[in-house]
Amino acid sequence: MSKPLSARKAVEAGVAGIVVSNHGGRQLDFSPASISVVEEVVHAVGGKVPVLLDGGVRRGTDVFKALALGAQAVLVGRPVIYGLAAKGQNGVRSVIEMLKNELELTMALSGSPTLSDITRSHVRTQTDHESFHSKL
Ligand SMILES: Cc1cc2nc3c(=O)[nH]c(=O)nc-3n(C[C@H](O)[C@H](O)[C@H](O)COP(=O)(O)O)c2cc1C
Repeated sequence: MSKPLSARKAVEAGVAGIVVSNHGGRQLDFSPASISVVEEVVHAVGGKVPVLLDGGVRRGTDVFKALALGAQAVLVGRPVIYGLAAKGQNGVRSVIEMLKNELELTMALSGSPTLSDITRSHVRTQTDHESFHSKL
């Protein structure tokens, strides 16, 4: 079942929210990256429940892109585990602070003073690119 269709069915079944995830890319080779399908899922859900994303969030710019494509929040797996392995609790704190600082810098550089100022117009996807060139 496609992700948008299963997301719609999940909403009909009464879920409180949806996490768009490919399980860290560790299960099925060639499954699409979460960031490449999150917008379709957000569109299918139509604002009825929050949509979160995980998989491959490594920089504040990754958080920014996910929010611009309609995710309400992101989740982080391995970076936090790496921080824990390297420096325990302080390592985890460093990873979270790094992501927060990078997100804030990206917001400042893109003229987005608050999270709700991050909009779809801040990112350009492959589909946008192809659609632009098909009209030339
Ligand atoms: C060591 C490890 C084990 C995981 N085990 C599971 C699992 O059993 N079931 C599952 O749905 N996701 C599992 N995941 C995926 C995480 O729940 C999460 O989706 C992923 O780590 C997020 O991507 P990121 O690590 O790139 O941030 C696992 C991830 C790691 C790194």
